Amino acid sequence: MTAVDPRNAPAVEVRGLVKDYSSRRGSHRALNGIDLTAAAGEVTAVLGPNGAGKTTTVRIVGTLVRPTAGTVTVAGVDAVRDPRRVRGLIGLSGQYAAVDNKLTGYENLRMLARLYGAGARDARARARQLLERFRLDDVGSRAVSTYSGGMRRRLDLAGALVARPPLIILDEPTTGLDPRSRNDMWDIVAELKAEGTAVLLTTQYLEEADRLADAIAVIDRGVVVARGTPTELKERVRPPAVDVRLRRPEDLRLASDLLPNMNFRVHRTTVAEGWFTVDGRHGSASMVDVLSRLHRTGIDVGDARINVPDLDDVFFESTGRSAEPMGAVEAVGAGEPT
Ligand SMILES: Nc1ncnc2c1ncn2[C@@H]1O[C@H](COP(=O)(O)OP(=O)(O)OP(=O)(O)O)[C@@H](O)[C@H]1O
Repeated sequence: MTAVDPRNAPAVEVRGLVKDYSSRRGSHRALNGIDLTAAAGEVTAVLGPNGAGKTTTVRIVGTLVRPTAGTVTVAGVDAVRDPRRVRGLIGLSGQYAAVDNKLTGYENLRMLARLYGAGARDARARARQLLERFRLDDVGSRAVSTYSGGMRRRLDLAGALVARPPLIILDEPTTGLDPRSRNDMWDIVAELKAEGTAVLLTTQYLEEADRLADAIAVIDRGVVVARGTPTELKERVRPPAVDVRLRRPEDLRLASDLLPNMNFRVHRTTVAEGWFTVDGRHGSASMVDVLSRLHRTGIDVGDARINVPDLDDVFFESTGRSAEPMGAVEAVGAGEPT
């Protein structure tokens, strides 16, 4: 067998991952055949509702939990057969925080650096460097027990980076953080990516996945129900639409006659305000087209916007759980769906 060159292997490759948890009440299948790839130098987000299997998946990749079946490689190294080697390739941060509350932030990082084999001087230097990088230098000499949630999370992540691993695993890095700490965390993830570190993170926040991820896997009930880049996932839900509000709602019928073959539709809830929707697969070009046709006919437009599906739509589409039911859509006029 030829050895895999770690430089060419994906940061993470998971195939057919199954995990059964047993209890006195019987066995529970938490993962039911997960396939997942995280490319080197990219941020990959595992998104899903509570209990979907996100933590179990990344814990298996992090060699903290053994799978029931399936294969996991990290940079080409088998995580089930060779967990020690894999541990040297990853930094883990999240719900399994290994920070000692009685020690100061500086002492925690210095200790970790020593554990990873750094000499006393290098360990001190690395600890100071990380405190500065994570904007913890002011509080580095305080016991961690006095830290806020955001500081603690940053220290935990700093600890995961002590050994400069090529892959960082972040389990729900911003759950419970205030908006400012969340933004700090997002900046740090973006910096890690810019430095070429692969990041595998779990999140329940659609905005977080949208903002940070190059690739997203949506997990529900132990299976991947959707995967792709944020843009691909959104485009798969439906093409963009153009929403327009006419100043005179009574112009709707005229507008509908003017825009054939554009799947003209109005919402029952907003028809009285003059809103209508047409397909907008060409984005701004579709919008310009619609507005100029209305303008030429003397129909006054009050408002117009391109309506692109967001990750909420992706999530609800792929997990089968819908948001607030939308007002029923009814067609007026002659517009035929394209
Ligand atoms: N140690 C365990 N023993 C038994 N069942 C477990 C254990 N850990 C997780 N589970 C179960 O496995 C399923 C997946 O859990 P997991 O923590 O991976 O989900 P999650 O997507 O990370 O959820 P959350 O967003 O709530 O953290 C859940 O039904 C959970 O109750």
